[in-house]
Amino acid sequence: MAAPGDAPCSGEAEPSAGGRGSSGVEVVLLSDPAVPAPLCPHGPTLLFVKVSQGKEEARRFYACSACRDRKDCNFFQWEDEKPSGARLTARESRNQRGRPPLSRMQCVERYLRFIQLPLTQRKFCQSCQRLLLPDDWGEHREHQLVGDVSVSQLRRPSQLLYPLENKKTNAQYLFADRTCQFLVGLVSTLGFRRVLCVGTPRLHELIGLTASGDKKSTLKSLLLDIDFRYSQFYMEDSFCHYNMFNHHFFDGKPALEVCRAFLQEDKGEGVIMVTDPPFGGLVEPLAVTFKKLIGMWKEGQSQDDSHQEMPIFWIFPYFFEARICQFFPSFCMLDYQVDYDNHALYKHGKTGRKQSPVRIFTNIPPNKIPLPTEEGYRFCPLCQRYVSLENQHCEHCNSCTSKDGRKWKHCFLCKKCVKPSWIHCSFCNRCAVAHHSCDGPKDGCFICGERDHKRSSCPNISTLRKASKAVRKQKQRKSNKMKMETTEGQSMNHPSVTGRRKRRERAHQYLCS
Ligand SMILES: C[S@@+](CC[C@H](N)C(=O)[O-])C[C@H]1O[C@@H](n2cnc3c(N)ncnc32)[C@H](O)[C@@H]1O
Ligand SMILES: [Zn+2]
Ligand SMILES: [Zn+2]
Ligand SMILES: [Zn+2]
Ligand SMILES: [Zn+2]
Ligand SMILES: [Zn+2]
Ligand SMILES: [Zn+2]
Repeated sequence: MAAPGDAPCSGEAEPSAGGRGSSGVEVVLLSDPAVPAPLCPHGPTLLFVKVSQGKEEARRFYACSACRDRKDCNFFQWEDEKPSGARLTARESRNQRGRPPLSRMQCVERYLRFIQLPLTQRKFCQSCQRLLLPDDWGEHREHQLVGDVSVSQLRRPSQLLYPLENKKTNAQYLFADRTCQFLVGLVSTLGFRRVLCVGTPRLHELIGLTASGDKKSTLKSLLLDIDFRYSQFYMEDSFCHYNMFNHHFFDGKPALEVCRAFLQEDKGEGVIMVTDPPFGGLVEPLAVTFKKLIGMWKEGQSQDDSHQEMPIFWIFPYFFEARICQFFPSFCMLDYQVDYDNHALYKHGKTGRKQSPVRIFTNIPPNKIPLPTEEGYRFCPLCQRYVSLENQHCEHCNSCTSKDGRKWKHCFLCKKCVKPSWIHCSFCNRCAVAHHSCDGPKDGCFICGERDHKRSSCPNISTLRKASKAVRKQKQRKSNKMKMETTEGQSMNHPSVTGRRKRRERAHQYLCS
């Protein structure tokens, strides 16, 4: 999304945007359905409004739904603007150019030819992130190639492709094995037979691997993802190029029908949707999209089942609990900590923060979801759900209250449990971190989101510095190793922003989102 503020760099670009509500830009959900939104290469744009000090500015604007960095997509149009014919033509040709180089059918044909090749002729170009057919070799002679691509490598594309870590658009953080195995085990134990994987390529591939290894397993999955590179590895019925911020199928009706058929098979019985959106994404458009997918599933239901809800796992950081439950009141948050392989903080191990803030939100009753006791989770009979070992049942709140996995303490003045490091401040009349400024910023600290201190006194700053350093090092190593190209033209960095803003974005990425 681009928004008021940044300098324009080309055709559509004008004002600039930040991310979520904190930047003062909000998405307008109730836009007039009779007025179709203009299109960018990522499908229909969204209508945004700038909010300053709680007040909406009168002039609203359209910007890209998927890209929060204008370098990735700089579409901009005021709501009341009538673009000239020349501008519309330029836009149309930009949208055409933004399309993937190959159609979905071409990808399938290439894949079928590729798997027929003898092992010695199966090459993958790391520089272009493409599977090569013999006719392509000449063009890629100087590139970094992987040879002898085996069937098992083809079945694990997330290991062959490198993750698009562009924070603002893809934020492609891949599940650690522990988490991925847990999710596959869980959906099978719960008796599901089909998994709609929305932005979960690694889960999709693990389901495929499990299904092929175990003939009895009937678990199927369909991946919807904006990362077009995945279309090289899957047939039409198991991958759709999709934008989850506007429910846009890049390959039009045939792809939409693939999704519909998947959801409505067996009258919709046995389906679960598992989604892990980029953390910087806006909750509102995601909720709208998920409601559309739920609607599609519901159309396939018989009348007697009309009260049923489509089971969902929405994977997102715990501090979005209130926001998610606002849109989906039947959802609850599980204590399970989701881990990633390529995230400096959200993974187990030396460089990772042990306590990942990412959780699973679901409409499946939590007493039906066993969490692994060998990893320290235990069942609380009073709450009727599995909780982290440290999350103790508070007799005053009558609940296991910790959100972040640490032991929380009860404050009798606030009448609720609070983080262990907080103290009750008589001036603010509530619990807060020890060294907060009582007249702290209204909008809170942009590093951790708490309202009781500023950035400079944020207790998370040292974690942030460590993480940023780890990420910088990791990036440097990577960029020395290979120059990355992306299929959507997404960039890895954004030189248009100032150093200060960059730091702020990085901070936000690692601790708030
Ligand atoms: C946080 S990662 C989740 C990956 C997941 N943990 C896994 O290992 O399977 C976000 C995923 O959403 C995809 N994604 C990002 N923006 C998207 C969009 N606008 N529409 C659909 N998918 C998107 C990324 O390509 C990536 O696969
Ligand atoms: Zn766009
Ligand atoms: Zn190449
Ligand atoms: Zn409890
Ligand atoms: Zn309590
Ligand atoms: Zn208190
Ligand atoms: Zn205070």
